[in-house]
Amino acid sequence: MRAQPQASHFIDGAYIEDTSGAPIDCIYAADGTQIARLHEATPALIDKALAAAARAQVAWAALRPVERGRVLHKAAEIIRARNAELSELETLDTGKPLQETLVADASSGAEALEYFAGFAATVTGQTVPVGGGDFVYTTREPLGVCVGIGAWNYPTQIACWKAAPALAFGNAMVFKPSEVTPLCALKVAEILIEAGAPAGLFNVVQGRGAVGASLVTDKRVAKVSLTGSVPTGRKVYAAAAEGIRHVTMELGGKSPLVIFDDASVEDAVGAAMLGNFYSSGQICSNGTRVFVQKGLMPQFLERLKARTEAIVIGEPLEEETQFGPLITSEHLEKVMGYIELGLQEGATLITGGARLNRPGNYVQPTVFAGVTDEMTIAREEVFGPVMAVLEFESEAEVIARANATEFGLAAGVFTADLARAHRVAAAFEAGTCWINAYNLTPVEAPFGGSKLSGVGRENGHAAVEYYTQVKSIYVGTAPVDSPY
Ligand SMILES: NC(=O)c1ccc[n+]([C@@H]2O[C@H](COP(=O)([O-])OP(=O)(O)OC[C@H]3O[C@@H](n4cnc5c(N)ncnc54)[C@H](O)[C@@H]3O)[C@@H](O)[C@H]2O)c1
Ligand SMILES: O=CCc1c[nH]cn1
Repeated sequence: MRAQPQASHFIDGAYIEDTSGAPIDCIYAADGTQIARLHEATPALIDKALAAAARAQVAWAALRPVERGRVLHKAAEIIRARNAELSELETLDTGKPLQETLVADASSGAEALEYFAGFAATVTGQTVPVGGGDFVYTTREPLGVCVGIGAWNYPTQIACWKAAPALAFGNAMVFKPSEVTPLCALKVAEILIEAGAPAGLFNVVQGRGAVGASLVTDKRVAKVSLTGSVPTGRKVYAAAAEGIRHVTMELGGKSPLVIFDDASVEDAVGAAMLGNFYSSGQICSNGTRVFVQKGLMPQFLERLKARTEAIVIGEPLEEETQFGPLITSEHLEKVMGYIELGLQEGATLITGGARLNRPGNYVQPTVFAGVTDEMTIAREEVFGPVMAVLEFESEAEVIARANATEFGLAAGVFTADLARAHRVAAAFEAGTCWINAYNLTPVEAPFGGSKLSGVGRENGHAAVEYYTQVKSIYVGTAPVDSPY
């Protein structure tokens, strides 16, 4: 099988197999062939991973931050040197075109490692005078063993966005990739060891929801960071609450992209396409509700249709392919169900809407216009290449409609009027917003959602809040004033 790893799990510095765990078959989304067979982690392996992490964390946290940073820097260097091989694996794991994975996945992981490598040694506390010569100083301490649980759309990026801050700040991690894309995180674990990380610091265990659930409730675990859907987020957040564990929840969205009629049409069309068709639409922050001001609508739709129909759909490993399959045949059925609902509920199909007559889970990039706020495709996360275009007239109206959703992951605005751009961005109820850009997620910027889309932030300075805890130390300098 073309992507079979050495073994299913990476625990305590080495690959390890136990075929008594239920099988996980990896299917290449572009042609339906099996590329690997892995096995779920047994309770004994889960225990081994958590014990290794707990042991490794103590010595790792005692290192100077600059020493921890050195290991992460080295890992980033190795990832960059092996980008071609890692990108090909990402493509096999997910079906995303190589054109994307060569620039967006392993390299994004490397950036996270570089960023947090440099950040580690800058983390300091405060000195707080409290009167009478006494003072309090604070330190930021690691949380301990962190559990990372990943979604399937960005397996390398998700593993690195969680591992990099966790390790930089002195924690250890047990990571469970999505059972749909189990391959890439193993490479991250292998590379960290090659870079000099101690055995046990970053472990990968495979499995479905039950394996994730057993990690979340283990007494050795201090923090859980999940990237996944809102329904899973509810379960994981509740389970973590039982043990009063720290959490980061990176969940789903139904984000608005608002285009005023003074915007550059080409830029707005380009952003709407990026925010709906990149990774075949399987990106959490996608701007799937595209609000276009009435005056611009005809021109916008004309250019959108022409440019969408020119997208090169094909075999993901071929260089010219811009658009690949959906992750699984089950997900293809789900996305086709939403397209069917769009038609039934009266939206106008501008382009796409059909599956491709070839092996693999291919559906055309699809655009619906005439979408109203009540339609299912305007309310629910499709997580596929289905753009809903809605018309609006005024700024006040579009802000109210953009915010009328239970999600709050992201939002974008296109306009030539910068005062309006800032006003609209300030009014968005979303954790991550863009002005005259969409879906750019540099590691320097905090990323995450509000409302049902999540709790906490990944990346940027904000990440230190989610992978450390503050300790206050009061220093008395005078005789103790006791009434007893
Ligand atoms: N906000 C973000 O940063 C972000 C990024 C990528 C994807 N997502 C979201 O992820 C979803 C798509 O990914 P998915 O289908 O893999 O999501 P999912 O919720 O089905 O699964 C996510 C992960 O949770 C695990 N899991 C399932 N049940 C569990 C339980 N009870 N306890 C512990 N772990 C459990 C799964 O095995 C998987 O590893 C979309 O909603 C998308 O928007 C969010
Ligand atoms: O899928 C969600 C996270 C993300 C956004 N852009 C790239 N990755």
